[in-house]
Amino acid sequence: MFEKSTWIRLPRNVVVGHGVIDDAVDVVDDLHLQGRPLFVTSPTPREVAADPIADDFVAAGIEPAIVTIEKATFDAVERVIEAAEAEDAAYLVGIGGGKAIDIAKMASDHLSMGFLSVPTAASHDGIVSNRGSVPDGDTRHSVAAEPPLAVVADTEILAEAPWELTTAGCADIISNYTAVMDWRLAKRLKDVEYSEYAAALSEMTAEILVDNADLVRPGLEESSWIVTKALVSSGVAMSIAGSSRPASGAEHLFSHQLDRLAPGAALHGHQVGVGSIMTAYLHGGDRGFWRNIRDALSSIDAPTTAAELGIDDETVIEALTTCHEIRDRYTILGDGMNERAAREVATKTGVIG
Ligand SMILES: NC(=O)C1=CN([C@@H]2O[C@H](COP(=O)(O)OP(=O)(O)OC[C@H]3O[C@@H](n4cnc5c(N)ncnc54)[C@H](O)[C@@H]3O)[C@@H](O)[C@H]2O)C=CC1
Ligand SMILES: O=C(CO)COP(=O)(O)O
Ligand SMILES: [Zn+2]
Repeated sequence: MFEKSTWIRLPRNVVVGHGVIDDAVDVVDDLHLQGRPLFVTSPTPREVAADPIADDFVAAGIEPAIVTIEKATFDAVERVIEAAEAEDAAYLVGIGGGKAIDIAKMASDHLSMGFLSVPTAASHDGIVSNRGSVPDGDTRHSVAAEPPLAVVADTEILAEAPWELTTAGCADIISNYTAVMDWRLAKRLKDVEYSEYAAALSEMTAEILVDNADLVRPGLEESSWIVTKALVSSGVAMSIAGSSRPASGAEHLFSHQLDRLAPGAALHGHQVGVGSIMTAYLHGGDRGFWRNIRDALSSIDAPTTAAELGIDDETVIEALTTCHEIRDRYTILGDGMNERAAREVATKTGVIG
């Protein structure tokens, strides 16, 4: 008897475009959300978006509470939960980069409340995903969480954000190629749960972005449009899979380890992009594929070397040789690389000098 079942949880409204921040109150109305929202944001996104949206809510007779977080930690999730209870919030709105949105997402899951995702940077594909990503000591958790009820992505705000945030989002998408290779490998070797639909959607998203790389240019609002659609599509792939597998393989393990070894040195998307060059090499040897990843990254101005990340060569080697321990996720790294092999892949791909 066939007894499999699955829930694919997706946002109801995805509102993308010029000036759509002004529609936030209408989106809440459309979702029939009642009561007071708690905005979860961080310092710059607060100025850029949270305060202006709060003014619109006040004008509509709704008084939002606001909490500002600095880091994506379980403590921050706890602070938001406490603030939501203290302020008698009925739903949450995550406004900012990946960290603010992840915290709102996980807190709303804990509180069994809806949340809205308002990205102020096209820097990561967690905008619509049903996962939160949190470092915790030596490990990194991919936490099952609420997907947003709605996304409000204002391309005017996204286009005005520092350009490197957009190139980081592009690199997070380009890394889907190697994430899916790792997922297929894990399916073959470890029989992990696998969805061909999610894998195909994730790869196709990367393909479309790379095909449109010419249109991804600083100061061009259309770039934010293209990148945001790709980020949404990649998040949907994660929701279909019920895991971050379609968008997170060994290149993400490498990035998560860099976050521990060199905190704050580079953006998530940039780190996974450089990781992807090296894991593509591991998958394909000296054949051309890793060069395609590197060229796609450089065509949108994303870093392709340790120096461009602002990370020294030895830290790259340490991350490569230890990152398989970050979580129990089988990838091309298997049970880990030794130092000589790590040096070879990093040198051959030009990541270290
Ligand atoms: N849950 C998921 O599925 C996913 C989660 N992530 C997580 O997201 C995080 C990475 O996201 P990021 O956005 O790169 O990091 P982030 O949230 O730290 O943002 C990077 C910086 O950009 C600033 N910023 C945001 N909007 C701005 C604007 N309009 N103008 C000026 N500055 C602005 C932020 O204040 C922050 O200082 C990581 O923790 C990563 O693990 C990434 C991908 C998927
Ligand atoms: O960054 C992500 C996908 O781009 C999420 O991945 P993790 O599950 O590795 O945190
Ligand atoms: Zn990512």
